[in-house]
Amino acid sequence: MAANPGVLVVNLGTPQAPTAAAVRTYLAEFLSDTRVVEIPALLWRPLLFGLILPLRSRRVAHNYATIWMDEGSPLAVYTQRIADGLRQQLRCPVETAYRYGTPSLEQGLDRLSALGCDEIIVLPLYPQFSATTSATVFDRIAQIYRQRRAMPALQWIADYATDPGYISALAQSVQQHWAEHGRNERLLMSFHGLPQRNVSLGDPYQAQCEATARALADALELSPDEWALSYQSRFGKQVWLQPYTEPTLAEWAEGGLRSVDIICPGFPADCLETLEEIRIQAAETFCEAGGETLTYIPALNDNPQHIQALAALLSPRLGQA
Ligand SMILES: C=CC1=C(C)c2cc3[nH]c(cc4nc(cc5[nH]c(cc1n2)c(C)c5CCC(=O)O)C(CCC(=O)O)=C4C)c(C)c3C=C
Ligand SMILES: [Fe+2]
Ligand SMILES: [Fe+2]
Repeated sequence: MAANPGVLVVNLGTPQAPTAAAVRTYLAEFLSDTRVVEIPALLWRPLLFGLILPLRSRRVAHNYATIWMDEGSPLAVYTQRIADGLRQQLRCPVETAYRYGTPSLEQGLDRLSALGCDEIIVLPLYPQFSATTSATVFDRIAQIYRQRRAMPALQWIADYATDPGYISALAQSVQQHWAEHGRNERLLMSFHGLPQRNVSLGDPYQAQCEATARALADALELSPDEWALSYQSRFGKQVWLQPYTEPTLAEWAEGGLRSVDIICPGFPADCLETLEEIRIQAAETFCEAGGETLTYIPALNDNPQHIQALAALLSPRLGQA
């Protein structure tokens, strides 16, 4: 019978430094994952190692450099702060781990075991489930314990796309932002994209993004013309989920919209994809198309409502309901 629970807060992972070498190491591990890129390895690996990594690493390192914080990569800084906040709220050990890079899932699980945890609740910081993100965490954990003879009891938070605490934290954050900075003409909710093929083959991600967006619009009492959903961060040549974020913003600007608020509810922690791709690049796209103001509403990060919502999600599983 398990008596000493612990929490593993998991996120994607991020480079150790904003340099081409560190980005290459990170992308090589990330993009070699067959859950992420489903092209057969014999075709994909020569392309990845011969062309994509040499060309992409330098450019992406430059992008990371524009958002790098004194303490490191924003994704790691905010993930750590979320874990610190949870540790203060929950009466049990909380560790962070990344699917790619360090601390690895294996290191995180071992740290919890070393602290005496015989039950581990895994919380991937992906509110919407996708096989490309959440399932690959699950795969890796199963793979780690395949090589062990003893393992803790494990609990798994698969998704929390419409969790009332999470939706209410998002809604409060938007309302507070509007109260402090004023409200623009429309709200765009931008989620990380996914190849359309993945969804056609059964990935529930798109339906969960739509459910989150609708729940947030309802919580904010928005009418249909006051908000929209879009998908960002397309990678490669395939068709991804649509509408795409930047073309949507350009269309809106060309159609006469001057000011837009944008929030990325699928990213609990700010990172390259929000701070650089949206706050910097998408704002440029919007203004080049004739828009005046694109305001990025920050991720929930370590805001107290966010910590409280995640703690409420975890508490019943810790026997702390
Ligand atoms: C085929 C490629 C990719 C899929 C599928 C994909 C899905 C996916 N990713 C996230 C969350 C994040 N992605 C981030 C960065 C990032 N994503 C891809 C590719 C795919 N993502 C790449 C190549 C990169 C690195 C940057 C780049 O080279 O452009 C990040 C930020 C990491 C950071 O260090 O800040 C996050 C977070 C989700 C939620 C998702 C599917 C639902
Ligand atoms: Fe991604
Ligand atoms: Fe991107």
